[in-house]
Amino acid sequence: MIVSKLVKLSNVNALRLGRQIHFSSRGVGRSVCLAVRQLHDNMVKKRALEARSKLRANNFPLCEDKDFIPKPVEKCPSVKKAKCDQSVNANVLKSKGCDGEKPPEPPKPSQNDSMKWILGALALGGLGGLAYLLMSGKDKEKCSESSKPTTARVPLLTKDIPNKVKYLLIGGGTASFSAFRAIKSHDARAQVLMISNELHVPYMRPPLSKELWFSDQKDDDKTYRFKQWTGSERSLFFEPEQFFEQPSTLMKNDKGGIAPVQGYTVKRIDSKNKKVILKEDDYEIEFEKCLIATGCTPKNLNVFESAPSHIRNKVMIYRTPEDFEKLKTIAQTKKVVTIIGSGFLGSELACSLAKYGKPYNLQVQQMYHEGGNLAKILPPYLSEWTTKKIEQYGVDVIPNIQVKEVSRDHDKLKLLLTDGRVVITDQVVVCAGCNANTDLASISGLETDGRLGGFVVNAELEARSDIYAAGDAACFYDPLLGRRRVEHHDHSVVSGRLAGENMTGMNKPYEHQSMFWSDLGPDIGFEGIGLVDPSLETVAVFAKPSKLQRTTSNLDDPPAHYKAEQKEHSSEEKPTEKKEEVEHKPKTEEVKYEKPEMAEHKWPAFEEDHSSPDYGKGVIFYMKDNKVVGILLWNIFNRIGLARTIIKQDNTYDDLNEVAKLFAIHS
Ligand SMILES: Cc1cc2nc3c(=O)[nH]c(=O)nc-3n(C[C@H](O)[C@H](O)[C@H](O)COP(=O)(O)OP(=O)(O)OC[C@H]3O[C@@H](n4cnc5c(N)ncnc54)[C@H](O)[C@@H]3O)c2cc1C
Repeated sequence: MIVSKLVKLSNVNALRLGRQIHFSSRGVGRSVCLAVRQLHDNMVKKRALEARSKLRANNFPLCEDKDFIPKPVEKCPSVKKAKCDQSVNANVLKSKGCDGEKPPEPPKPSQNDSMKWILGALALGGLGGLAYLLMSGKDKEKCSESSKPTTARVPLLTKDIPNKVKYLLIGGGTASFSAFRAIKSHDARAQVLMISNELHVPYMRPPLSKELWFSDQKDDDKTYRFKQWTGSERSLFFEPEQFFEQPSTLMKNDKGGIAPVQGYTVKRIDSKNKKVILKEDDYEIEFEKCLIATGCTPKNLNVFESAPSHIRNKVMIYRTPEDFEKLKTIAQTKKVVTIIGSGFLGSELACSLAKYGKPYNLQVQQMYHEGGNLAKILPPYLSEWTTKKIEQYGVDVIPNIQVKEVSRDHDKLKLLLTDGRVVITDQVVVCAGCNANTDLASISGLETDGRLGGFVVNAELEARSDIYAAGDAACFYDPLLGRRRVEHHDHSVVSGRLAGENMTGMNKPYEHQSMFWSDLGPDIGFEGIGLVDPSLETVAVFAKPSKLQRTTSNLDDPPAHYKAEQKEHSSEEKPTEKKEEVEHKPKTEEVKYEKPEMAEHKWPAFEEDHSSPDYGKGVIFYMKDNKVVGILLWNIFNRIGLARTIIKQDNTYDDLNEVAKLFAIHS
């Protein structure tokens, strides 16, 4: 009791004393400050270091301050990343306060520790003690200044970034990481520098709209763990923090590795002198080979972008773990979320939110100007059927409209729709597609595609000599299907890998067709490959719904997959493995196809009940000049290799029923 009173009293007095000295020292002048600082350095450092190691031993998070003053980081949230432990994932930091959010309570030092502190301070006595208190006062001032949101870059200063590397990757996403793995497979000691304007090590995005919403991870677990379709768990991050090199040590490691530079933007590539220039301070990095994998940025809608901030702050786009965190909190605390967009992201998010929000009585709306969900991918009848399914999952779907006007209605938004309807909502999530990130193109003398967007590259994914592009940001030449730009996870894996291989000198063309997939609740999962575009002629073959493999029947079951392609050419390949392009050939592939004539019957091909269609399971062929240019496997998994082969054969077919049977749709 007496001890605790003494501790309290001493604390109060110490603080007061500290403040007085701090204020009075302002008038005394710089020399006195320096003298005090010198004393502090000499007398306090040792004790401070002792205290620091004790606090560290108790897992008490501390700033890595050059003054050696132990300082709990929670006092100074926005300095955490900048001044604190640089190895910590920015992700963790953001969620703990660097983004202006309230940080969670850190573990409190025990009273025992406090007592030791006070006794330590008293024991120092005289000027040393005063200096210590003075410096504590300085720390406080420093903290309040920097509690504004600040960047949390790694490394803090550009001088710690190597200024010359063999391999330089622009962008810290899937395509970049896949390129790194390919480079490492063919150049085992490669030192690879990756520059990303995100504050994360590389991670995958697909679970952000699916699996993560069904994960039972705790809110403060920032590894973003989720269950894969196999039942095993994994993190959103391709590799843990420890896997990566620090930029400052990359060039010293003769075994090579990858060093992510986080929170920096490349503003220009000087392709003649082979160097990139950073936006932050014009820092220059020379390269031998460079990859542009800058991904894309979600579009917003003009009606929201031109609105005042009190409206804009209730409208969000969705692409990052921070967006997931934000939307999760909204789903738990608000009444209505409105998703705008009929595509993959909008539809997946609507289904996931409908399930996740059920216990919170969340109402989920999805609205769009198309006639049905996934109308830009599915033939109209299937889009209509899918829309009904999504409604059954609990989503209020409003097709064929646009938002005409938006205004604030107390703490909600009021949306006036083009059909005259008024909708009240707490939050709008715009899922209206993406624009390729090509900001650095024109200033760098790189060509972009006016129609498709993205950096124009050839079949070897090269834009200029030694400069490659991959992933969402690349508009590439597919020798089989023509010029394309693809915004899918597997494409970023496949094209990143190809670019990485070519950066090591392999000079391979784009031949391996990438696939994509989507999951919408428990009843719909599909995989596609090639040109999947409903404006093309389509032929579909469906099996009886009773043959559905999927046994789940309600949204309480987790969504089905992270499926075939992960097995087929997993993005999880380890960098040290010597790797080849593996053509995965299902047994059925041996079958030869004949006769260059089109199948007579278009959908519904067979076994179809017109009065009550149920497209449980089937194959949809997308045709161009009587050839199959795209295939969608509806609730059929692990057959994408066969689909790839059919497209690659570039044949015409007499009877697509027979081709469909190869996919074992009746098994
Ligand atoms: C929520 C969500 C769910 C998805 N689900 C699926 C799915 O189920 N199936 C599927 O096939 N696909 C899905 N996708 C699409 C897939 O995730 C993308 O196609 C893929 O992430 C693209 O990878 P990338 O490396 O090209 O781009 P990104 O992953 O976007 O990475 C690009 C990186 O470059 C950085 N960058 C940009 N410009 C610069 C610059 N000038 N300097 C430095 N850094 C820069 C960006 O900040 C970003 O970190 C989904 C996407 C989202 C958002």
